[in-house]
Amino acid sequence: MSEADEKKGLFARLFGRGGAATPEAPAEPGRKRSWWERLTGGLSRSSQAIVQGISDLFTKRKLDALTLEELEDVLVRADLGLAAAQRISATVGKARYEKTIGPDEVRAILAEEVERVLAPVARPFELDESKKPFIVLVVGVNGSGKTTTIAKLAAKWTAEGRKVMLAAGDTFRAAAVEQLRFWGERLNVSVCYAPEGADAAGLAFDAIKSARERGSDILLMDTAGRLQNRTELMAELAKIVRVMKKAEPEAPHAVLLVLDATVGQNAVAQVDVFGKIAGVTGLVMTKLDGTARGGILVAIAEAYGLPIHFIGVGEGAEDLEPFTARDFARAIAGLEGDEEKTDTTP
Ligand SMILES: Nc1nc2c(ncn2[C@@H]2O[C@H](COP(=O)(O)OP(=O)(O)OP(=O)(O)O)[C@@H](O)[C@H]2O)c(=O)[nH]1
Repeated sequence: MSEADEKKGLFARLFGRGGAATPEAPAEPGRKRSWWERLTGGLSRSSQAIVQGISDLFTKRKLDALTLEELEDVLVRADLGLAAAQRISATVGKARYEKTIGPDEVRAILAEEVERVLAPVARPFELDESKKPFIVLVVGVNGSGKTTTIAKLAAKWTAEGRKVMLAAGDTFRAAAVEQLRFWGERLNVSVCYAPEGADAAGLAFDAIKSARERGSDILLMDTAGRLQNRTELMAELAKIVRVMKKAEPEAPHAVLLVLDATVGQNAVAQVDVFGKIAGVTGLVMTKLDGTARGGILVAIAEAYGLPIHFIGVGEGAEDLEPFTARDFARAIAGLEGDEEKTDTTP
């Protein structure tokens, strides 16, 4: 496939075949899928594994210590983390010990507990309009979905009438710069970039100046994510932040860590590293559709308490949405969504 074809394919996946910034992913002809449908569709691998596991354990079986232990295993396999898994199975035990309990009741307990853990971290991403530009540093390992997330956020905020600028801070890889420029062109958003190998901190400084001159509302800065050399990465991110502050003392106003849910427990380690290196203010979890281990959000919420702002459940631009604890908890437990969420507006 030529590079041009590859890009065309990427764009079609992200923004729908027509290439419009308002994507269509119809469930039935003439109807856009609601967020609830996309969320449950995206989380189906995770929820199926959990629902099936619970169903196998709690159908016509008396609740005893072994069943509770097996429930714990199902939840650990879905990456909810040991602490949450133990708590949930203890709650189920307390509720009905020595009596029969059906899978639906167990799923309801699970959803309640997951929502309880996630509610404090499900915080909307706040753009402070008094900061112009509002500077967002986007960090994460290569391949986690940083660039795509930047494109999705740029599309979202542009559609809301905000003026966005992108900065291609992964100056180590010409392909990364190219990819961001490509999005910029397609979304009609300016991209600040420098030749391969240029100093990323210098680029950050220029990008802030340029965004200010152009009257941009938001500056989204991509960064390199080579975890192979932690010391170098740490030094580079520290330098970017230091130099950014010369142009704008309060910069960056937000540091978003993009995590790939398919890496499971490894995502927890990434929060740890980037939290220390980059002063992460919030998380974006991508690729929840590509894994049966969506429970990782629970483990991360419990371990770090960092805000989770957005989740990605597909490659389309509409597949990145603000994170809400109740929807996620109900979707992962295979429960019905709240009525008002199942919007079916054509
Ligand atoms: N299925 C799925 N794929 C996603 C999602 N988010 C991003 N991707 C895909 O993941 C791949 C990697 O995304 P990139 O945005 O290039 O990742 P990156 O972190 O910028 O990686 P580098 O460009 O290597 O630095 C792309 O093919 C995206 O389309 C998601 O929520 N679901």
